[in-house]
Amino acid sequence: MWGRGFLIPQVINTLRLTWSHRHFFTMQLKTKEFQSLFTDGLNALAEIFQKHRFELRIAGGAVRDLLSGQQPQDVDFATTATPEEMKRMFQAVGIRMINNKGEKHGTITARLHNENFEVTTLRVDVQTDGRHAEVEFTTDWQKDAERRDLTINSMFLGLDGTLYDYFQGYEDLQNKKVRFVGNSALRIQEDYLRILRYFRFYGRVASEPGQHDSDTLEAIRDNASGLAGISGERIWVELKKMLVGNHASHLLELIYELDLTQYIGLPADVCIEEMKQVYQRTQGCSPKPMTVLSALLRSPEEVERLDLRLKLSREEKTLGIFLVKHRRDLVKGQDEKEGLKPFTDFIIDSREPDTQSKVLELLKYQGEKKLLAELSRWAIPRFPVSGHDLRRLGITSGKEIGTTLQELRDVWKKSRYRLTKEELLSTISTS
Ligand SMILES: Nc1ccn([C@@H]2O[C@H](COP(=O)(O)OP(=O)(O)OP(=O)(O)O)[C@@H](O)[C@H]2O)c(=O)n1
Ligand SMILES: [Mg+2]
Repeated sequence: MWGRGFLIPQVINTLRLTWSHRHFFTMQLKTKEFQSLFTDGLNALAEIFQKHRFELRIAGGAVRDLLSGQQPQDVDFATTATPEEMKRMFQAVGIRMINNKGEKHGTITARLHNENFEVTTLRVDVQTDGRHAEVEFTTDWQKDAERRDLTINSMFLGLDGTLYDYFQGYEDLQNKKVRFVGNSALRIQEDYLRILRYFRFYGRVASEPGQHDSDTLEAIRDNASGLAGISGERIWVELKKMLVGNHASHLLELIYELDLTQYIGLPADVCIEEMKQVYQRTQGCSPKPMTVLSALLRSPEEVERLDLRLKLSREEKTLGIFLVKHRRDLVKGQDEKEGLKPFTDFIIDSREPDTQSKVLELLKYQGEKKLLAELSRWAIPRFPVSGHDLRRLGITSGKEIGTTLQELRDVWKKSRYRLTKEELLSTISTS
C-alpha cells in the first residue's frame, strides 16, 4: 500500500479551491489548532532535528484530534532518529532530558523552553506477549503506522502540515468509522487492552451506536480471554473513559453480548435495563464513571469484587457502595417543597465531608435534575454549638455534654437548621 501525503491547512486553502465548503471550513479550523502548537519550544525542537537531517512528525492520537478540529491533550512526536542519536543531538546543545524510563521503547523526553517533548523513534514490535512489546527501530514510517491499533490513530502530521496516512485513517475519521489497522485479531493479540480502546474510541468518533464491522466484533469475541492477562489498573483507566463518553450504554451492552465481563471483573446476569435507564437519566449531568457503572452492581459485595479486579480508588469504591446501598431508600421527600430534605438531613447526619458529593451522584443516578441543581447550590450549615459552650453553662460531665449536644442537634435539625447558638442554648436552660 502506498502512503498518501495530504497537504493540509494553508496549502489546501490556497491550492485546492475545488474542495467542498464543508471541507474547506473544517480545514481552516484545524489550521488554528495546528498553528497553536508552534511554541518557542517546538520551534527550537524542530530546528535541531532539521539541522541533523532527521525527520520529526506529530504522531498518533494528536493527529486524530487535530483532524477532528480538537486541541490535543498531549502531543507525541515520532522521528527517524534513534534514541542514541537524539541523546547526542540534545547533549551537544545542552538540552535537558528527563525521565529515561521510555528509552527502551525508543522514547526520549526533552525539555525546551519549559516544555516537555516526548519523541519516539519509529519502531516495529518484533515480539509481543499481549501486554508488552520488544521493539526494533526503523526509519520506515509505514512500518511504524502498521503496529498501531486503529486506522484513526495511525497517522502522522509533518510540521509543514503534510498528512501521512497509510491506512485511510482520515477517511475513516470523516466517515466516523473505527477500524483496526490491517488484521483486527492480530492487532488485538499484540495488546489485548486494545479491545477496550476500540470501545472507547467508538464512543469518541461514531455518531450512532451499533455501527460496527462484523469482523471487528468477531475478533473481539474470539480474543476476549486475553483481557484476563491485562492489569486491572489499565482496564479501569480505559473503562472509565468509555463510561463517560458517548454511547456508553450501547458499549456496555456490547461488552455483555461479547462475553467480556468475566475477564474484567463485571458481574454476570445483570439488569441491563436498569443500566440503560440510569444512562438515560444521567445524560447531561456529568456523572462520574462509577455512578453509571454501579447500575450494573447489585450489592456492596459486587463492588468489592469489582475492586479486587480493577483496583478502584478508595473514593470510587465508597461511592459505588454508597450508591448500591442507598439508591432505593434515600429518596426525595413526599412534599414538593420538602423534596431535598431527606438528602440534606442525610448529609448533615453523616458528618463526613464527602457525603454531599456522593449524594449529588445519587441524585444523578435517580435522574432528579431539579434537586441536583438545588443541592449543588446548597452549603452544609454549620452546627453552631460546641462542647465548650456547654461547659461555660456549667455542664462538666463529658457524657452529659455528649448527650446534650446530640439533643441540640436534633432540635436544630427540626428547625431546618435555622436556630442560632443562643436560641439552641436557651432550650437547655428552660428544660
Ligand atoms: N494499546 C495501544 C496504545 C497506543 N497505541 C498507539 O499509540 C498512540 C498514543 O497512545 P495514547 O496516548 O495511549 O492514546 P491516544 O490515541 O493518544 O489517545 P488519548 O487522546 O486518550 O491520549 C495511539 O494513538 C496509537 O497510535 C497503540 O497502537 N496501541
Ligand atoms: Mg495520547
